[in-house]
Amino acid sequence: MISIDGTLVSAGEGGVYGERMVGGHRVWDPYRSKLSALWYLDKSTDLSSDAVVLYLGAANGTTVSHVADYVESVYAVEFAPRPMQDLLMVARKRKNIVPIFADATQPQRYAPLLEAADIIYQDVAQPNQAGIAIKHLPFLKKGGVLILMLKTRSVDIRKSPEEVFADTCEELSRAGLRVQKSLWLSPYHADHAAIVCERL
Ligand SMILES: C[S@@+](CC[C@H](N)C(=O)[O-])C[C@H]1O[C@@H](n2cnc3c(N)ncnc32)[C@H](O)[C@@H]1O
Repeated sequence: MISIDGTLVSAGEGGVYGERMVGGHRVWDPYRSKLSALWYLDKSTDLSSDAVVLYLGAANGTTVSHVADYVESVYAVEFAPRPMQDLLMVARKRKNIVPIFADATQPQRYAPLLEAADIIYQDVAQPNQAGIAIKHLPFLKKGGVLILMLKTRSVDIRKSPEEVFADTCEELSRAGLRVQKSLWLSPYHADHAAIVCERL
């Protein structure tokens, strides 16, 4: 990842959501993007220029736009109409984004649009976050990486965040993933954890 004086940036054209520019690069704010927060907390986080990314929970394309500045292509799935409109605008300017208006709990509906991914990035505040990720494993290359941004409160508010986190890691491991690292995203995002896994 590219940083300028310790600030994470990406190299595309600016003006996507009013982001600041430094040295001609787009500032990637850790408070607005969990992937940026992950980089600030763990500098080994990287995106390679030849990577194909399947992105679940694209919203209005804030993080998608930065990811697209780094990688070869981003298949961006979003099911809410309003953010989808913004995502379409973002995708007009970045030809390596494929916007997909669909429900991530039903991957069979958009499977024909996808190619095998090097990275699956998931950021959906849903009860069954591990289950949604597992449904997409057939689209992840062997040795590919899943980055799951887990919102613990959406899974089960009766359980502690630590319990939800542990249960999720266990479910992912049972599905054939090796958890490489996991960390809480505080102080940038409360009650969110990043779980990074490799498909075996
Ligand atoms: C926290 S926001 C994502 C923010 C975005 N990743 C970013 O950093 O710019 C979660 C998004 O996931 C979408 N979402 C939730 N459940 C979904 C589902 N089943 N299928 C597709 N999108 C979903 C929501 O509509 C929302 O836009």
